[in-house]
Amino acid sequence: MWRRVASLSSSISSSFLAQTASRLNTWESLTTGIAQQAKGVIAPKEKTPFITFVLGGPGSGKGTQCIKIVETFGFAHLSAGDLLRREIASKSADGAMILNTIKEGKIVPSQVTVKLIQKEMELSDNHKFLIDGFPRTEENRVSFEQIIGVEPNVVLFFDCPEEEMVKRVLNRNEGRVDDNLETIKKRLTVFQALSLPVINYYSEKGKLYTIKAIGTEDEIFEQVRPIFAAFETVG
Ligand SMILES: Nc1ncnc2c1ncn2[C@@H]1O[C@H](COP(=O)(O)OP(=O)(O)OP(=O)(O)O)[C@@H](O)[C@H]1O
Ligand SMILES: O=c1ccn([C@@H]2O[C@H](COP(=O)(O)O)[C@@H](O)[C@H]2O)c(=O)[nH]1
Ligand SMILES: [Mg+2]
Repeated sequence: MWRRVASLSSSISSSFLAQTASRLNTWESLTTGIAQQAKGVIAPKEKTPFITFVLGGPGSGKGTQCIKIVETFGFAHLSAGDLLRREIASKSADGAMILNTIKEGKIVPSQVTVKLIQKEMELSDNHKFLIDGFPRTEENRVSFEQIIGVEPNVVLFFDCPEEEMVKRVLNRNEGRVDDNLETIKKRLTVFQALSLPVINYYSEKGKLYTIKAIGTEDEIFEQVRPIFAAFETVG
């Protein structure tokens, strides 16, 4: 598990802890913080996280390509939409609100989604994360940075024509409450208005990799593969 409860030796000096803490820049925010490490409650993870945000409109093929990335490069796949659907299925306190939001094609409050992502990251043994379908708004993005305390290494954008996205979603046949024409239209509007600014933000930061998301699944993956292969070579 990413966040293991362990008993750090009480004999560790405070200066050692301070040095260690300053080196563990990113992981600490994901745990409950340096303060708890210093109290000897939480053992830090060994590896720096490698975070990829996977963005694109509804039906652009994010989930499909994430499966291939997992198989080829060994990432942990965290789909924000799947985590929210799991909350609905588990009848949690937020379940009804999440269901209504998804039916309307709107965006669930950032705190709810970030909390679910944070929990999954903490439970994972992996340090390489594909965060699929998040952040969807600038507010999502800022909230992730504030709560998790890290920025993505890579942002993938699956750029797909609207008519192709609509066709794929209507053919998906997985029983999703939002796979109908009325909701898709709303999701496309939300994507243009709220998600494109996030994509532009990462483009300006030089972190964005745009994939032309038309063609076969394998053809699209051949655009994705070199991006991660390059990072593997680096280290
Ligand atoms: N290259 C492709 N060509 C044709 N169909 C595809 C392609 N890639 C994925 N699909 C199909 O399109 C549908 C949507 O794909 P997927 O679920 O991966 O999209 P998504 O971006 O995750 O969508 P959402 O945001 O709604 O979750 C699925 O039925 C999938 O099998
Ligand atoms: O960060 C997120 C991710 C998703 N949602 C809501 O869920 C649906 C479906 O998401 P998919 O990624 O397409 O599975 C989306 O339309 C939103 O309503 C969200 O609010 N925040
Ligand atoms: Mg998906």
